[in-house]
Amino acid sequence: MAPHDPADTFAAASGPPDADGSDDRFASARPAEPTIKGFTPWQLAASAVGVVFLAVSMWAILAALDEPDIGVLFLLPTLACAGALYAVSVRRRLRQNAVTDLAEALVRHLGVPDASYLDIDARQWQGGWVGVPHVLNIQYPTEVDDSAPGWAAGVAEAVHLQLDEQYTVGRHNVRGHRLTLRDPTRSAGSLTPEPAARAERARDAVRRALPDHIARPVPTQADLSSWLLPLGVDASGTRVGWNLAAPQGHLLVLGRSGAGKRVLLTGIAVEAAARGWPVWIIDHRRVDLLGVRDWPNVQIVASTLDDQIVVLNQAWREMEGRVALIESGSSRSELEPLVVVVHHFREFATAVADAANRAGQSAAAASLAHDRVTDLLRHGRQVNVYLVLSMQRADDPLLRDEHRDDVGTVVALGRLDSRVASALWGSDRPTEPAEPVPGRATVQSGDATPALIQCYWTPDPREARRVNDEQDLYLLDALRPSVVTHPVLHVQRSRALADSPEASWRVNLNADLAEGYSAGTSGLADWSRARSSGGGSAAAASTQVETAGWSEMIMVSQLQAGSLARLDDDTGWVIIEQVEPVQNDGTKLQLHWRGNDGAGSQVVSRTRAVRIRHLSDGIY
Ligand SMILES: Nc1ncnc2c1ncn2[C@@H]1O[C@H](COP(=O)(O)OP(=O)(O)OP(=O)(O)O)[C@@H](O)[C@H]1O
Repeated sequence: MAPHDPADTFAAASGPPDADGSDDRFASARPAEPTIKGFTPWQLAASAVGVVFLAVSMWAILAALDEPDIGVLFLLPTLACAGALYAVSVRRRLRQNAVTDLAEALVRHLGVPDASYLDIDARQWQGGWVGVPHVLNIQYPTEVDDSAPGWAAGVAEAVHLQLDEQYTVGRHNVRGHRLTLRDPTRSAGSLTPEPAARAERARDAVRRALPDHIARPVPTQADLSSWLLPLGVDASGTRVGWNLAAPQGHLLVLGRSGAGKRVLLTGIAVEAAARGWPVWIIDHRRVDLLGVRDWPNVQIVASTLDDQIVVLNQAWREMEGRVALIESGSSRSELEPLVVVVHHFREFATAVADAANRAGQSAAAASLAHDRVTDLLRHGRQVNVYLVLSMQRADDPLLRDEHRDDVGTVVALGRLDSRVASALWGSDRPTEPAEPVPGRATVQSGDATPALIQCYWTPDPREARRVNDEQDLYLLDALRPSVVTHPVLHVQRSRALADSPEASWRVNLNADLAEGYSAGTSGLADWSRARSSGGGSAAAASTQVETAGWSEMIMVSQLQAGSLARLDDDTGWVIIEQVEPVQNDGTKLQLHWRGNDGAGSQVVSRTRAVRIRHLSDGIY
C-alpha cells in the first residue's frame, strides 16, 4: 500500500468547493501536551549517580569505622543497582528517540507543521533490548482532516514503514482525535516469526472489525450542509463517503448481481435528496430503484428505455445550459448539485445502440448513451452535475482509462479477481479481497489508498411499506427530507406520430421533462410527501404553485415582472413583481417579490443563477 498523501486528505475536505485553496488551518492550533509517564531518562541517570554516591559514602564510613569488608558487601549490590538504573535510563532514551523519529515521520503524512503537534504514547515494548511498542496512541490536532477513506489504515501503514512492524487500527476516536494502533501479531510476550502468518493475522483483525450489517445513520444538520455523502464504515469505524467537492466528483459503483449496488444507490439517492438536491435516476433494470420513485426530491426514475434516453439527454442539456450560465458570468457556487444515477450503464448503453440501429440511425447515434455519459463525466463536475454509474464488471471496455480519470470515487462491491483488482487499483491494490458479504466493498477516493468498508444498509421505501417492516419504516421516516424543493418530473413528448422506430427515436431526442406526474401514471404517491413534522407548511405552500410546467435556470438579469422564481431557500417560490436597477451599482438589481408567505425585496447580483418555473395553466 502506498502511504496516504496529506494532499489527498485536504482535497477530500467535504465542504462545498472553495476557489481559494489556501491552508491556514494550523494558525490557531496549539502544540500537543506530551503524555508524561514514569521517570525521564535523565531522572533515572541522576538516580543511578545518586545511588553510586550513596554506596561509596557508606563504604567510606564503614572503612573509617574499620569495617571495610562489610563496606564492600554493601557496595557491590548497590553498585549493581546503580548500573541497572543507568541501563534503564539508556533504554528509555533510545525508546524516546524512536518515538521522536516516528513523530517526525508522521509530520508529513498528517500534514501538521512539526512533531510538537503530535503526542505519541508508545506502550508495551517487546522484543530485544530496545524492542518495538505493541500499542501506540497517537493524539493529533483537530485541524487534521481524518475523514478520507482509509485514513487510519494509511497512518498504520506509515507507522509500519517507520518501525518495520505490522500495525492494525485498534480504535479511531474521531471526536477525541486519537488513533490507537496495535500490533495484532503479538500476544503478550513472543513475536510470531513467520511474516506471512503475521500478515494473515493482521488481515483477520481487519475482517473481524467490519460489521456485516450497519444501518445508514440519520444525517445531522452538519452532515446536511456537507458535500460528503456517507457510503459506509471502515475497519476502525470511521465513516467513509463520496465527496462531491473532491477534484473529480463522480462516483462509480461496481459489483456483480447481489453484491449490494441497489442498496447503495438507494442510500445515495436518499442522502442527496436529504440535502435538498434534485436526483434523476435511469434504472435500466426497470424495478431496482422504483422504491425511491415517490421520494421527495427524487424527480424522476426512468424505467422505460424511451424515458431513459430522454432523461440522459436532458441531463446533458442541463449541463450545457449551466455551462452557458457560467460563461455569462454566473458562479459555480450558485448552481445546486444535480445527481444523475445511471444504474446498469453497460446494459443501458447496449440497449440504446440497439434502438438506434433499429431506427436506422448512424454509428454516432448508436453511441449516444456512451457519448453523453463521457461528456457528463468530463464537464459535469464544473457545473455541479454529478454522475453515479453502476456496472457489473470492473473490466468492462466501456470503462476506458479517460473515464477512470474523471471518476473521483470508485466502490467495488464484493470480490474482484486479482487481474481486475490490479487493473483497477494498480500497485495500490488491497492485499485483502472483500469478503463475500452483501455490502462489503473496496473504496478508493482519488489517489488515496483503497480501503475495505461495509456499506450502510438503506431500506427500499417501497419494500419496507409492502412488508410493513417497522424498523425500516422508522429509519426511512427519519431519513425523509422535511421539505420538498424539487417536484416530480415526467417525460413530455411532442404529439408527433411515433409509429416507427425511426419516428420514436426522433421524438425521444426532442422530448422534454415537465413537472408533475404524466397523465398515464397512477397509483404513485404524491411528490410532496415530505416528512410530516416541521416542513409540512413549506411543502403545502409549494403545492399551491407547483403544477404542470417546466423549470430552468437563468440569470437574474433575465428575470422579468411576472416570473415565478426560487430566489433562495428562505423565500421559496415567489412571483417577481418588479425588477429595478440599483443606483451606482450596475452589477446588481433590486427585486420586489410576492410569495405565499408575504412580500419582500432584495438586491441580487445580475449574474446570479436562479431557477424559474414556466406554468402552463396561468395559476397566478
Ligand atoms: N449494505 C448492505 N448491508 C446489508 N445487506 C445488504 C447490503 N447491500 C445489499 N444487501 C443484501 O443483499 C441483497 C442484494 O443486494 P442488491 O439488490 O443491492 O444487489 P445488486 O448488486 O443491486 O444486485 P443486481 O445487480 O442483481 O440488481 C439485498 O436484498 C440485501 O438483502
